[in-house]
Amino acid sequence: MANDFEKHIASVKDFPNKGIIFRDITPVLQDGKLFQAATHKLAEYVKSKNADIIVGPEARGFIVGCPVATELGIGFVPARKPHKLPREVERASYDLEYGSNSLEIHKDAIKPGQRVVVCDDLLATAGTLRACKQLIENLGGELVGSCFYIELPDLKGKEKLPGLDVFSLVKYHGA
Ligand SMILES: O=P(O)(O)OC[C@H]1O[C@H](OP(=O)(O)OP(=O)(O)O)[C@H](O)[C@@H]1O
Ligand SMILES: Nc1ncnc2[nH]cnc12
Repeated sequence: MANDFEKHIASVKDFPNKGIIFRDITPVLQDGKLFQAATHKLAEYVKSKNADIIVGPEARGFIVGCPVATELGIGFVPARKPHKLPREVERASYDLEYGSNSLEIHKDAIKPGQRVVVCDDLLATAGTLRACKQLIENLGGELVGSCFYIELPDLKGKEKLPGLDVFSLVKYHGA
């Protein structure tokens, strides 16, 4: 599956900025069987972590995380870009491979003691993942793992979250 999966990732040079190779997952999503297989692999991982709930960062984390949550029958919490959520929020700011931003989640979205896994399409510098961890922990949740379609190990994201388990379907070096 990893081979077929890799064939369906489009690598786009100099997007959105010069020097970045953008790993585009949309061809995977267009292939129903492959999207289902990728969802299933991530769901197996989330299940192995005995997670109560999934957090997915806007926007691609919604696409990746929601079907995993429905496959397992567990909840999904959107971590949204600022000023999108209507009720009281917790906010964290972060940098990523090509910019900076903030994420917010509703203050009542995670209950103290809940086991949480973050699902997203790609791990690069881990700015997004660190912001999610901060939000989850500020609300009393426990980040018990994280899973991605793609990991860019050269950007050393994992090193910024020592002790956190990271699962990915494919790794790209030289990004
Ligand atoms: O590990 P990092 O360096 O934080 O980068 C990874 C993040 O960057 C992308 O999201 P982006 O913020 O571009 O938002 P999008 O999903 O709305 O395109 C991607 O979907 C991850 O969430
Ligand atoms: N190289 C990359 N491709 C796609 N999404 C990204 N998010 C951060 N870096 C990325």
